[in-house]
Amino acid sequence: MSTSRPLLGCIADDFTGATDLANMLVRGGMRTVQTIGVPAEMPAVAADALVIALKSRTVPAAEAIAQSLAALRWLQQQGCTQFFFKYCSTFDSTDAGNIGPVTDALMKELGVDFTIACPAFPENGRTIYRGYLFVADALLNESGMENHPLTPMTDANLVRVLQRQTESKVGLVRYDTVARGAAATQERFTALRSEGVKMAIADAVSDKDLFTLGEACAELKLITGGSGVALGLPENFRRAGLLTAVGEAAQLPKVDGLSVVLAGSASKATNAQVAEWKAKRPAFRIDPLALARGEDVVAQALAFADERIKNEPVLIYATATPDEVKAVQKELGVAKAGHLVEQALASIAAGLRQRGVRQFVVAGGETSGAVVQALEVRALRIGPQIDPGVPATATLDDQPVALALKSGNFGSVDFFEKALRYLDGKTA
Ligand SMILES: Nc1ncnc2c1ncn2[C@@H]1O[C@H](COP(=O)(O)OP(=O)(O)O)[C@@H](O)[C@H]1O
Ligand SMILES: O=C(O)[C@@H](O)C(=O)COP(=O)(O)O
Repeated sequence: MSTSRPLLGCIADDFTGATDLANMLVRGGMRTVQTIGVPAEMPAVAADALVIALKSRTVPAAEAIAQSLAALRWLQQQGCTQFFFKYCSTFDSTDAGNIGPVTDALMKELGVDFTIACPAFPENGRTIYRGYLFVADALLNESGMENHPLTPMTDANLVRVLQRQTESKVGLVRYDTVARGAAATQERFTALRSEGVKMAIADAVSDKDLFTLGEACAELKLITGGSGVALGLPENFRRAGLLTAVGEAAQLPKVDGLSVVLAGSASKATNAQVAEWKAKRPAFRIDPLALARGEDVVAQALAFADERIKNEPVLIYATATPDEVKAVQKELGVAKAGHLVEQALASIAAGLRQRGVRQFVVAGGETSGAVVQALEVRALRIGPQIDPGVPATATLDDQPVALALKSGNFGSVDFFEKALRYLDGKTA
């Protein structure tokens, strides 16, 4: 039986996370469309999976819940039968949320009493063992994520982290259980349920574990996690005879125009990528303190771009070291600093579009949210993968814009150059 209705409905708490998940589902053979926020109408493209990108990771919990429930209801109206709440593979959140509160709200709305929480993404170095999240060889709280500007992660024990965000009982599906396969994992789900556990952190150290978890979750109405746990989901639909069309990365339209890189992430990876670019190409630094003083930094950045962009792409960045970010935050406050930088990059993106830029590489999840909103993007077609977790995309409209939305911590050191090649239609 083939279906023209979407099967899997996904809610992502940020924009780079949404493209990461969409990329994973496309690789698994699901035709996937990503929308920016809850769309007014269903995009006119066949899709097995829909991914709604929200910017709800760092907003107050009540707002994140309201946005997520609106997304869930829209996905239900489209006919989706299983739902996925996507958050960061480094579990980015604060003690106030939003992973716990949003999961609670989605469970209540769906009338379910159990789900898993699994941010593991081994291909990008995120593994979970006995509830502890590792980033490559370091525990989460020693990985650089303890310095994140908005969601510093200072505890690697995810059972503890999630328990601080919810009154629901949090449990653990340990690695030795997952290693015994899908049936053993489902038995553990049942046992945890009988103990009153509503959310279980699930260990996973390899893609094999993620395929096992995916299979074990076939009957769960709600799954929560990073993009990794979505690895095993397409096979469930295929096994049930619901996925007959062959999904593949979309052939993106040829998007001609000027190109730019915008970086608002202060992660270790983005710092290295900015340094690599600056050694060869023009770059303009945004100083948050100058923004706070009311200087017209947006006009300065656009003037810098105007002089160069017809000859070569430029980078405009706020990326800074942890000490520099802390100094700015001390002066301005965390939220104000983040907001000023995001709004500046968003205004610069809008100005650059007016100047003929059609290829945008953006680094940072919150930053991508602000930029994509300023560009009034409504939906994205998912193209080939540039680096694990980051596909090339193009807007689904008559005059497409090509976008690569890069999670702060993803991508090789030469990611910016590589992404520009992909957005230009090359894949090497
Ligand atoms: N130099 C800086 N000082 C203070 N805040 C900054 C600076 N550079 C970036 N930021 C803010 O840090 C946050 C980074 O978040 P995000 O864009 O999601 O990146 P990541 O993907 O690394 O999490 C944004 O709100 C951004 O505006
Ligand atoms: O799961 C991940 O790591 C990413 O998909 C993600 O959510 C990225 O968030 P940012 O690091 O804030 O870009």
